Amino acid sequence: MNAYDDTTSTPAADRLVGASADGEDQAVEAALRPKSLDEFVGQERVREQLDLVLKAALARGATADHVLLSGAPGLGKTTLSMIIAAEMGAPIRITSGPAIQHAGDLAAILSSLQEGEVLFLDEIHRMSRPAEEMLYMAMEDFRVDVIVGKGPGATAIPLELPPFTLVGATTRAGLLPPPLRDRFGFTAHMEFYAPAELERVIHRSAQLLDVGIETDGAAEIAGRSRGTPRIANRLLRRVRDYAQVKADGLITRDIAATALKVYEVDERGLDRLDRAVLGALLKLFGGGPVGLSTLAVAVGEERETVEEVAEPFLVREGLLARTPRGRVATPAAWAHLGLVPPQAGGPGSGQQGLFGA
Ligand SMILES: Nc1ncnc2c1ncn2[C@@H]1O[C@H](COP(=O)(O)OP(=O)(O)OP(=O)(O)O)[C@@H](O)[C@H]1O
Repeated sequence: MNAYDDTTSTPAADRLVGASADGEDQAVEAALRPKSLDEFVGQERVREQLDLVLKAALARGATADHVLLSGAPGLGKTTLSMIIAAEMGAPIRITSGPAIQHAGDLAAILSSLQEGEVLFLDEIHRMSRPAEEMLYMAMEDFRVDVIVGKGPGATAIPLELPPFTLVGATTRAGLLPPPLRDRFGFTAHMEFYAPAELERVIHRSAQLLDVGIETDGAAEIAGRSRGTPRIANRLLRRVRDYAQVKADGLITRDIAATALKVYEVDERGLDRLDRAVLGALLKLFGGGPVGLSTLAVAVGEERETVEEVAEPFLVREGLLARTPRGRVATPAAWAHLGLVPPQAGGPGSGQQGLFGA
């Protein structure tokens, strides 16, 4: 039986392997953020291209082109926007799409920018339509039309803006309307990090946190960090706690592996919820296909939780496939949970298609 075997599930919130920032993350992330492109680990192509864009702008004495960063949460979009400002020697203003519900909110921010300032707009795909339309003109002409009055008497008063650099961040580049996407001079897609890159992130953070860590210890944490620096830093902090309480503070491979077993994060980075979904799919439904709703009921979670919280990583890891007939486990899923798939034509194989959506 597998050491993590358990089909009871965990609420989706408070996941140690969740990619969104929790309160503790926000408090320590500022201290762990790389401050320059040289310090920023991985994303070689993005770094190289961005370096050229920024150096060329500096050489021309111009404001850098607008930059769009896309990629999953926790991969370093906010960090990169701060680096852009630092490399340009410019101040930065940080806001987000959901915070800008009215065009007036955006006009107030834009009109108070200094020349060359970086405006970081997180979750840019969640901005309201009127604000988005105002942004088009601001990005292209450094001008906005402020509408005064209502109805037939309304007038547009043009307002000149100082040149600025917009850095937009989105987890869903496909949701951006093409006219907005086209106004960015440079677009970068951030990829998940390779384990070796995460090891470097972990060593760097351990040094900043003044924690002793062996190479094998960092590798053990990196392998469970789901390709995401934010998760790597969070697991490092939890392993540090364990090392301080149960040992002499040094993080070795054994300490890291034992600590993460306590926190129920397995060798591949799956937590209790992921394993509950996978376990139900294999043990109750013979590996599928099974409908999403049925699977969600089986693990006692909402449909959305299974679909949006657990499945993306399971799919990315090649453990689960979403097919038109339902969710199906891959051979790797059986192997990962230490189970043997039913023989073709044997018991269990006749279950195909029995379980509805
Ligand atoms: N390339 C990197 N090198 C070192 N540390 C990194 C790197 N990328 C991210 N981090 C660390 O990971 C944490 C999360 O990064 P950041 O907040 O920039 O992610 P994000 O993509 O903006 O996430 P979100 O989409 O949730 O806002 C930070 O503490 C940062 O220090």
